[in-house]
Amino acid sequence: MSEAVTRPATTGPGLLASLDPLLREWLPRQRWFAGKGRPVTGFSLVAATELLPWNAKLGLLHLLVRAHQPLLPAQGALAHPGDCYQLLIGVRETLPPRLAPALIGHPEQGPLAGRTVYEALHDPRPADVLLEALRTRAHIGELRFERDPRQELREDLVPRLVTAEQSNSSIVYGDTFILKLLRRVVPGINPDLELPLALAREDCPGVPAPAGWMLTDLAGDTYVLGVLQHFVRGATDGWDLALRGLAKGEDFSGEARALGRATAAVHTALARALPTVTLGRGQMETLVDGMTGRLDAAVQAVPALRPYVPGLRSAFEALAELAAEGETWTAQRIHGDLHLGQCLRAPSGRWSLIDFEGEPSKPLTERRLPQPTARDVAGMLRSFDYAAHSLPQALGSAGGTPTPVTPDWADTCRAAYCTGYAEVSGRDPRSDPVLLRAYETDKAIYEVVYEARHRPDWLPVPLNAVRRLADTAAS
Ligand SMILES: Nc1ncnc2c1ncn2[C@@H]1O[C@H](COP(=O)(O)OP(=O)(O)O)[C@@H](O)[C@H]1O
Ligand SMILES: O=P(O)(O)O[C@H]1O[C@H](CO)[C@@H](O[C@H]2O[C@H](CO)[C@@H](O)[C@H](O)[C@H]2O)[C@H](O)[C@H]1O
Repeated sequence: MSEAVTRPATTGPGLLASLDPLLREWLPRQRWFAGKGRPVTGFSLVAATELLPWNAKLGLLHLLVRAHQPLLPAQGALAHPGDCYQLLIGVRETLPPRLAPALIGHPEQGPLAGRTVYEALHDPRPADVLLEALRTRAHIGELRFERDPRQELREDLVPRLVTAEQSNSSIVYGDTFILKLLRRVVPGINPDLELPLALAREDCPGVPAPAGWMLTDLAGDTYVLGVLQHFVRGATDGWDLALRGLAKGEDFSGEARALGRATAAVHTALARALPTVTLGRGQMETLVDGMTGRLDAAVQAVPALRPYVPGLRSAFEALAELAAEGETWTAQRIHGDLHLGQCLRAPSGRWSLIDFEGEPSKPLTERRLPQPTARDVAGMLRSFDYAAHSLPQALGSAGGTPTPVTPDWADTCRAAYCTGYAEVSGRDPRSDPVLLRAYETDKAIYEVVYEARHRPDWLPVPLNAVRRLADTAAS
């Protein structure tokens, strides 16, 4: 595959050769590396931009690098060029001790030989360079730094790297803005910029507005590389808050209801801002086929699902039957990956929704399709169930069968969430139980696969839900 490659004249073609052996070792260890479990056999340079000259005392390289990984036999013969990652590489003679955790290594060949390269986001000076570029709306090489012209970005905001586990990397500037740098980048408009921008135009207060963004154009495609958003100061995420409340036996239904209201406000604004469509029989057949196909694939990956297949499948069949009888559904842009961890509660009590990227493993075109809002609602309902059944895992004990601390906790929260949602949208999600159950089932199946791959200790949590959902569907 031919790619547009932008290389700074000063570094020349040997740049990647300099980094290759180090990246092979370093990249797969990063939390955000999407290709875990398959060896990296090489790299190709998609773009390179010098943000600070590499041969200065402190150099800063912005790289887009494609990691080549052979497909597993189960992934079939489809050609896959490998994922493209955004890297910010700092270059110094030696690394000060405070930056030791950021070390990538010491190149032995090429233009960087003899120097030290490291993950630049740990270093305040490179982080300042990014904010300054956004502030001045700089165009550097193929990189475009843009800013909402109404938005002042002060120069003196002190940067710090977010150390929480996340799929991308974020820098907080002076507790005022947060810059998310997308790690696995794909061509096209990323909903993590598109939807918050659309919501800001609607004056929707439930989503922090983008203040700036970073783009690049390569081979005729635009790539979103980063989004600078207003930072919600002193916020706690819904997952932490729910677990804290559960551990103390506190009622969470007030917060659940407020979350339902916040979700409905965002959905309503999205429906105003972007097109909605009606899903008839044909579209619903495609949607149900997708759900059934994911179930089939999940059973292959996690055979423990097999006994529940008939019950799970009947949840999808019930939806197909309604569509065959002529029922239609409205679809619109939604969050696409909503759970308690994507909700931030400010000290004022106001909830915000973040991370509109959708499920990163899905193609961008699919993530940008209008979908029934029930999908987001189902994600939240699953999340209340997760919280109620996850205390042993979340508190780090040794697995086993989770026991709900308060058996009614999840039911009460789920009901309160739907009540809050109905108060703002005028539509109670429970009034369409077939659609909701199909989406909850689809999500629980996804979670089984996710946990089997990433957190085997947590697998009993979605498996218990699968058992309950299969029973409900069958009864
Ligand atoms: N606007 C914001 N205000 C305050 N904290 C935020 C904001 N956006 C993100 N965060 C924090 O950063 C973390 C990672 O953000 P998220 O968008 O979920 O990134 P990722 O896609 O990498 O998982 C969140 O869990 C939250 O703690
Ligand atoms: O963080 P991401 O948006 O990438 O989502 C993935 O990881 C989530 C776990 O961090 C996972 O969510 C599942 O566990 C949550 C508790 O840790 C729970 O609140 C969610 O309801 C449950 O789905 C998510 O599925 C996965 O895509």
